[in-house]
Amino acid sequence: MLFTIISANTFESHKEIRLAIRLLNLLAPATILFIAVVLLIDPVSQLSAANKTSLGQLPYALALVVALLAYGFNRNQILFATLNLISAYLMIQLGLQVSLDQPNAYVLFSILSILLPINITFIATYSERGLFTPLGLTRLAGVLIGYLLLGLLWSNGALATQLPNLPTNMFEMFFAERFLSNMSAVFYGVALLTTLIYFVTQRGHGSAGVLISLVASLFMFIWFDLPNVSTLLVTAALIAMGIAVLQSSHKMAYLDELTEIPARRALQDKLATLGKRYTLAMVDIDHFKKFNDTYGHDIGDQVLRMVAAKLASVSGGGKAYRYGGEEFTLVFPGKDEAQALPFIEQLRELIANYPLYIRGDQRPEDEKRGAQMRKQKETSDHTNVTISIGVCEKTDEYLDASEVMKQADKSLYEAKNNGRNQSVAAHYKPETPKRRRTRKDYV
Ligand SMILES: Nc1nc2c(ncn2[C@@H]2O[C@H](COP(=O)(O)OP(=O)(O)OP(=O)(O)O)[C@@H](O)[C@H]2O)c(=O)[nH]1
Repeated sequence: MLFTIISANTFESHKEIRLAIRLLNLLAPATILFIAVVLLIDPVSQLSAANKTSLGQLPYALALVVALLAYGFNRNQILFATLNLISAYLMIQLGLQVSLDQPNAYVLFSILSILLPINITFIATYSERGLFTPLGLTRLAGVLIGYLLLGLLWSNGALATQLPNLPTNMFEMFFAERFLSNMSAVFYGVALLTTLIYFVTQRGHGSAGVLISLVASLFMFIWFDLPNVSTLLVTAALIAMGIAVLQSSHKMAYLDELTEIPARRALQDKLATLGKRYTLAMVDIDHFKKFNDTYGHDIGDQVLRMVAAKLASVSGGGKAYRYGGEEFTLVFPGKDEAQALPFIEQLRELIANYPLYIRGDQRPEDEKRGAQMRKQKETSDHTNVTISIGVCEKTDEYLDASEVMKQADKSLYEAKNNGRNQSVAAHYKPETPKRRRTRKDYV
């Protein structure tokens, strides 16, 4: 039977807020860089001709770095977006540093402002695949081929002859006095919609990088008459895309994929920075195997996410990490066991009192019955998960954090043997009541 968690105050609460924060976080570096571009347009226009020429070379160097980074970390969406942007930049530097009144330049500008968003629309839909695969190489060729053809026609002066054949909506400007033709505006509209949909659904650094390259190129065309605007915007976009590659690789290494809390590698780094006084708590979900066996691995995963989310809300200066499997570690820098225990107990109670309403796969046949069932869930059977915790503070007995952790593990074993759903500290043992200890025993 297939089971689903239908918990009332689900741990998915505030989902929209968390999604919005995540999306804003992904775009934060680019936003700051784009603001910097707006502020820099005027000062940069005052630079000497020699400095402007040097500045104009910066995007090529940056593109090389970002492309190598993206390739190294297997972020091919960002690699393609970088190649797309830098190819367009190259064409602008080669062919569009003259008046757009010249037919060859005007046709180049018109086609470029369409080719760029078309490429981005395709790149936005790409899933990560190896570059040196038939698909990867086809995509790479797809990004570059338009620029190669355009460059060839432009260098032969063949574009000028096409001017009478251009449709009128490539001449009419979408905004009065702005350099975005009606046709280009349509392609940018489609590209913006596509990249936004993928950005919101994927929420990854790859889709953020693609969106950033699109927005930079859009403003590059809109403000085409401003001096150095292409150099500044392409530079800003490439820096933001480079940051996106680094952030995504950092996330891959340090965040646990399932629970999205810091993973063991992050814990190792944290342990190396701890001072003389700290407390570690090893947390283990009780009877998790039984839970998995009864409800299936997917529900087990959801429970892991719920427990991780609760542990991540730890107060008292603590921080939660996924140690591995159904084990977590809490780190309390600067605190001894007695100081950390109230916060640990608070989490234990929070998780133990959290009702999990789980239903089988007999879906209601009609809406009315479904609503009835949802109402009933308040009174229907629910289950809870509990955790056991072993706690140990750093004292002179232990040489390093790994020894403290070993001791916390022993205390965890004791907590399991004592009946689970409790915390046991290695040193701090207040007068033992006959009943199970609660948070109040520690405050
Ligand atoms: N769903 C899911 N299960 C996992 C994951 N990692 C480990 N597990 C399961 O966690 C269970 C751990 O079980 P045990 O170590 O035997 O312990 P337990 O059943 O929790 O029992 P006690 O610790 O003695 O209370 C195993 O069934 C693993 O398959 C995971 O990422 N997802």
